[in-house]
Amino acid sequence: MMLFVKELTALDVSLWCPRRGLVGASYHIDVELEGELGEDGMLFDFGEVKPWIKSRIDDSLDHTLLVPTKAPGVEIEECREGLRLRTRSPWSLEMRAPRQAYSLLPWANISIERLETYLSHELSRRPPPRVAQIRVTLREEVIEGAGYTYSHGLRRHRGNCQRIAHGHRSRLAIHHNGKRSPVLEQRWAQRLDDIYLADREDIVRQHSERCRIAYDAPQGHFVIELPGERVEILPSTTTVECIADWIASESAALVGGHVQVQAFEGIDKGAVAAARSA
Ligand SMILES: Nc1nc2c(c(=O)[nH]1)N=C([C@H](O)[C@H](O)COP(=O)(O)OP(=O)(O)OP(=O)(O)O)CN2
Repeated sequence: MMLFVKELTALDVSLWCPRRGLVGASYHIDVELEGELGEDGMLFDFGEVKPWIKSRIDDSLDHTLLVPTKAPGVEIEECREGLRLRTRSPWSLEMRAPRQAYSLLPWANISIERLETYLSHELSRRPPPRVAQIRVTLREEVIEGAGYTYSHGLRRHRGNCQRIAHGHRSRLAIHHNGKRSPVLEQRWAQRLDDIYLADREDIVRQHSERCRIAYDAPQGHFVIELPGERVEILPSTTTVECIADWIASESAALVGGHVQVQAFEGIDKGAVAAARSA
């Protein structure tokens, strides 16, 4: 018997891409389970499937930086904080963070197919009773209008969002004086394409075209250094509420009038903020 659950949860990660650099990504997770029915006529109670799979995904790749350790120019070594990642191509990044902030994957690049195989294997290693095999499918959300891909870390978050390089692929809708503004949306989509969003308070060094961000959080000490052109600095933390507020204020200052921004954080959730300027 095969049981399926579509859009069981979402995977939100950053990944190192040999072509694009640091990329924020979000995927719908669909699952199929194969096995034998029990006396209750069920393979696995839907009410239990969801928390079971979600907790394993949360403890696995979710909210980590996916590092293809065989990609050109990628180096990983132990350090005081846990692990140090250095990259050279397409640009140079250095990150030091507790081990749990990374998923080290022995590949030359990250692909959806490899992630599906990896997660299917991980989940099938210790399956629940009667379940023989679990297959995971990942799907990017279809974004018809504007979207943005960013990485960040929330120093004040008690959960895994404190990790300094996790990310999202998100929709963005902007209204200017009550009308949808594809021009503003495209402008922001370009500005926030594969960007790192930093809280001004977390910048510890900015010189020679490099930007270093560091903080202590409950999981440990986190440091990331990358080219200044890959970073947008916000006057606040980078929760989606603050991102929406920042985009609204900057847009209103630029074009005048009333601007309303609906910013998503990953799939199907986000914040709305508005600003007005003369
Ligand atoms: N009000 C807010 N809450 C949270 C924010 C935020 O910006 N505003 N941000 C985060 C983290 O950045 C995190 O990346 C988001 O985590 P999330 O995907 O919500 O995590 P979950 O696994 O709990 O949720 P699922 O959607 O079920 O995957 C956290 N909170």
